[in-house]
Amino acid sequence: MTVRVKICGIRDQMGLDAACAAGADWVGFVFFSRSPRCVTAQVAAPLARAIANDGPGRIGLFVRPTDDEIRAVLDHVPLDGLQIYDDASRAAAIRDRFALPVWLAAGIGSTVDLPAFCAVDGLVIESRAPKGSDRPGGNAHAFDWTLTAGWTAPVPWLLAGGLRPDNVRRAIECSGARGVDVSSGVESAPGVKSPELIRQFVQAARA
Ligand SMILES: O=C(O)c1ccccc1NCC(=O)[C@H](O)[C@H](O)COP(=O)(O)O
Repeated sequence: MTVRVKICGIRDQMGLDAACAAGADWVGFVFFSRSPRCVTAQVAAPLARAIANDGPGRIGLFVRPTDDEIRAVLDHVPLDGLQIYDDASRAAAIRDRFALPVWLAAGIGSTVDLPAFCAVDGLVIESRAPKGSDRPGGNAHAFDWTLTAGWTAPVPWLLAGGLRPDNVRRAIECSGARGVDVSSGVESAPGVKSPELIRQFVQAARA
């Protein structure tokens, strides 16, 4: 079974080219102003348009967005899906409103946090933001990967948080994940993607 991979926080052509060359299934664009990976619609639009039809899917990340904020991005940036940091009912409403696949990001502290039901298309299961962080994701912070091992997921899901080329294989084996999502672990500095780390990460995830 091929593990599916999302490379998140793409900000420039070099990172995008590396993700495409490595065979990533999705790339993520972060529309959250407090992120070191934040892109404007003007920056993301040419990158998203440059992706070939058989290239990675284009996912837009939003944190507690208003409809107007999402619409303002979609007016310029072609996206194939939305990753939403908000409560489950709001994520479902966004799915209905924009008729795009929606993945809900869920921060996990224990097995009781694992959703048994949801009205979205996918879940991104990651650690809760560490104390002091001003963003709910992209913190290079891992959780106990064994928490998901016995979970019957209601929809497809990705494992995220603190993954790197040197731990992603173990994370997949411990968690039972069939898809992984990474940002910090393939960067040489916050917000700066490393083509070599992207290559190593995808190779390790699928080894
Ligand atoms: O990347 C960010 O800065 C960010 C900010 C706000 C919400 C989400 C964000 N990133 C999400 C991701 O990149 C991934 O879904 C995931 O959290 C993995 O992050 P990392 O631990 O950095 O690999």
